[in-house]
Amino acid sequence: MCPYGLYAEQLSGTAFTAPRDQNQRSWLYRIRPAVLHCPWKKAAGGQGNLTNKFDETEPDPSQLRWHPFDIPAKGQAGDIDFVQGVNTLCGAGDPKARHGAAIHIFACNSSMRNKAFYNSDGDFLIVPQQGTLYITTEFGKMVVEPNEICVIQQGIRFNVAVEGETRGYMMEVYDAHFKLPDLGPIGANGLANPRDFMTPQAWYEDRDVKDYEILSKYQGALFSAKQDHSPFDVVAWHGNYAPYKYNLKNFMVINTVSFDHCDPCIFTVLTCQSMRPGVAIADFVIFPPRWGVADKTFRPPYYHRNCMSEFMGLIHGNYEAKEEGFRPGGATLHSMMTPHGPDADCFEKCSRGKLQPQRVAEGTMAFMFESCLSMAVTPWAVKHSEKVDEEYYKCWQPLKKHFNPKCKDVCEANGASKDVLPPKRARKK
Ligand SMILES: O=C(O)Cc1cc(O)ccc1O
Ligand SMILES: [Fe+2]
Repeated sequence: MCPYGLYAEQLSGTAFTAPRDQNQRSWLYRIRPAVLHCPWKKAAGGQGNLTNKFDETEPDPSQLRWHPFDIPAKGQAGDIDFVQGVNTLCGAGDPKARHGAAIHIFACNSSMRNKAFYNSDGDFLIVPQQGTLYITTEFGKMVVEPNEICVIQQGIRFNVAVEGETRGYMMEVYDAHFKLPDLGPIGANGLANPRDFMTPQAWYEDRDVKDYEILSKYQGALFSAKQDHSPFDVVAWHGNYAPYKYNLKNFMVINTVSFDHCDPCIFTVLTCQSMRPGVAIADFVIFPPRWGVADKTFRPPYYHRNCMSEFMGLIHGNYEAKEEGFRPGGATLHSMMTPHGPDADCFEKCSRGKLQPQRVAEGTMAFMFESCLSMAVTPWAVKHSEKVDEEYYKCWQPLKKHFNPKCKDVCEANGASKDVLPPKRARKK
């Protein structure tokens, strides 16, 4: 027996035999071991729209945009807590093979009461958009507000309390854990710095409860087991497998100070890598307030087609490439090789005018989950037809043809300042 009569319990986050520099495990010193619960049963009342079935809708490569997702109002929907309020929007792969990812929207109005949840299938990266999350985990407590994010890894039991109507986004990865991207020539500092990630201190309660419910998402389905005490009875812990939170305001933005548009990977906060070098199951990328200084450059995102899937959400404000239509609490999905880029308004506005140093994205925070997986949307994602923005494609339709083979400086001819014209290239003799 351990000091104070505690049980010792290991939580493994990597295979016992994972190389030392990747090995993750923690030791929990607790009042009772986690095994002290009744048998698992399929959770009563179904699982809402939490799923890992990614073959239930017909494939559709269209650019997709969702209006802000509804938050259940207490009066109409009754009490909906965090677990009951999770709806899967899209995903790919299979937790049984430990390969894939899912993107969920959570929207709730009540705290989880005498209930804890854990994910047997993978890790959650949680991005609150409205309302603060008061999270109790086996490792201690975390308060996570909009503009902060947290990661709760596979197996860690947690409870979410909220103050009112609460909404956010959640990226689930089956393959591996999130980590900081390497910095290469950037050097030892920059992007998200390790010192800004906060891990909870042990917190425990010695509380007997008649029917405490433990919920586990296992192979995509929700299971419930009862026990007669709170699972938050870990008095002390040590190790390197623990949940953490991060405030996005601490992100040190790197960008060009000369010309051209850097790819958005320069804004990567965390990455979950696949087995292919440099290829992410999920990159969590943010578009923070920053200075835009690029000369002779169209500064907003370029028009592009990507071999990765791009899901975007908005925490607050707006997104420079689409000032209208993409709203906080809503989302977009630009699937593999589906063309996208700034809407017509953005193109016209940013192709003219003087390129002075300028604050970009002030008072806003958009983010992207970028994945090498080809995401399928769930029936829930398309069922809410009033949430799918059927008009989305129209934001590009006014894009005009500007080509004029007789006039090289079309912008100038149209009255734009010289500063926005592309640099004159040296002619080959
Ligand atoms: O599509 C988007 O809006 C995200 C994005 C931003 C950017 O600056 C470059 C590429 C990219 O995919
Ligand atoms: Fe993109």
